[in-house]
Amino acid sequence: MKTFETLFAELSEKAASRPEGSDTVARLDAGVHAIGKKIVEEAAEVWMAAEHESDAACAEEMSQLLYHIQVMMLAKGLTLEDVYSHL
Ligand SMILES: N=c1c2ncn([C@@H]3O[C@H](COP(=O)(O)OP(=O)(O)OP(=O)(O)O)[C@@H](O)[C@H]3O)c2ncn1[C@@H]1O[C@H](COP(=O)(O)O)[C@@H](O)[C@H]1O
Repeated sequence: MKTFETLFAELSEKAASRPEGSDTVARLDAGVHAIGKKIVEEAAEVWMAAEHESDAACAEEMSQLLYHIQVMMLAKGLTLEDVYSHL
């Protein structure tokens, strides 16, 4: 199963190698403003799913929020350690 760390490693590699058709590369190219809007959208979807949908749907929305957080980390040049140091 993929973890936060293995997904970040995968996305870091995509950001470096920029493969054709990568959603992550397109989101990075769109920039911090677009990524930020996506984070807000996904956070709202987590909230709505928590109140009105199944636990599985809520978990899926949470996974998408984590993905977009990682895209923002890459856009900002932040590492896992930069974030973990605040936990
Ligand atoms: N885990 C994810 C992931 N979670 C969410 N998303 C993106 O976020 C979207 C979910 O947002 P929505 O439900 O709002 O869907 P949408 O309205 O169609 O979103 P938009 O594309 O319009 O922004 C998905 O359609 C994906 O584009 C993800 N995109 C990629 N990954 C993983 O990232 C890795 C690299 O992916 P690529 O860069 O595409 O190769 C792979 O392991 C993927 O599984």
